[in-house]
Amino acid sequence: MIAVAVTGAKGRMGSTVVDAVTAAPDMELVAELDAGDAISAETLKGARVAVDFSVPSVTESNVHALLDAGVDVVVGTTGWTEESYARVRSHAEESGRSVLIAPNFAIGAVLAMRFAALAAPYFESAEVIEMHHPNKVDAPSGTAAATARGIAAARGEAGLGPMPDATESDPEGTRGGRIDGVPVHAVRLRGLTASEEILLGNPGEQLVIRTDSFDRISFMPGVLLAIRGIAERPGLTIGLDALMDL
Ligand SMILES: NC(=O)C1=CN([C@@H]2O[C@H](COP(=O)(O)OP(=O)(O)OC[C@H]3O[C@@H](n4cnc5c(N)ncnc54)[C@H](OP(=O)(O)O)[C@@H]3O)[C@@H](O)[C@H]2O)C=CC1
Ligand SMILES: O=C(O)C1=N[C@H](C(=O)O)C[C@H](O)C1
Repeated sequence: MIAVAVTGAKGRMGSTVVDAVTAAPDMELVAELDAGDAISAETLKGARVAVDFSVPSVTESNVHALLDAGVDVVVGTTGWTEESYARVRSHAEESGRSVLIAPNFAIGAVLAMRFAALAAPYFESAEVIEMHHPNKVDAPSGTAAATARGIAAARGEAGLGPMPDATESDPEGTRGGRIDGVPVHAVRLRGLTASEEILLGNPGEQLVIRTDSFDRISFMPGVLLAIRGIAERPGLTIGLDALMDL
């Protein structure tokens, strides 16, 4: 049995993870922590793996506290930067523990990111539209940021130049944000859970890659896969694709 703790356990994702871990035959839920709860070996009650779905402003400090408490960590919370990855990578390597941080645990979203990177070298234009529930506190989504970075890296490796765009004036910022040169647009709409469209264009043709999470259960197979596989990946792993042999 894998003893599992959840931080952010009262949240939309954390409570869904609590249910999924409780239902998993090879896991035991041993601790549910949320805002205001101390993270320590005592409060983690013998957990081997902790799953963090808290908020972007606290997730890095939670991960350091969890490593100090002696557990491996699976992180779904967004808001990570290259600098925060580097600090966690050092801490994980020093402590001999494992951390997996994934912007999206839904299988469709992981595949959509990969498909976008595969397609990117073959198209002049690429833009990312992420669409989420209006309670989401960060924009753009971690998934959209990762998608845009993957597209930009693939375009760079293929030697593609800037995308065509004759816009001379956009005082309201309606062309969206730019991540590594890739336009990213964030929609917040009541009724949505999490969706993303990647638009790729060439003269006379368009490819649309779309992924929808209609329910937070869509993230659970990926979270359980990460809990089961994390011990075999010491140090920092970014993205669930590493565990899917993609
Ligand atoms: N990787 C993935 O597949 C997915 C990632 N996410 C990401 O997960 C994160 C959480 O999303 P969601 O569940 O919707 O958010 P919620 O706001 O519903 O949940 C966050 C929870 O964390 C709690 N919290 C606040 N501070 C701490 C702390 N210091 N330690 C522990 N818990 C704390 C909050 O408490 P309080 O409300 O009292 O502040 C709340 O209960 C977001 O970053 C989101 O983008 C979401 C879906 C899928
Ligand atoms: O806040 C959410 O809901 C989600 N957050 C993640 C993100 O920012 O990419 C994953 C998914 O899109 C749902």
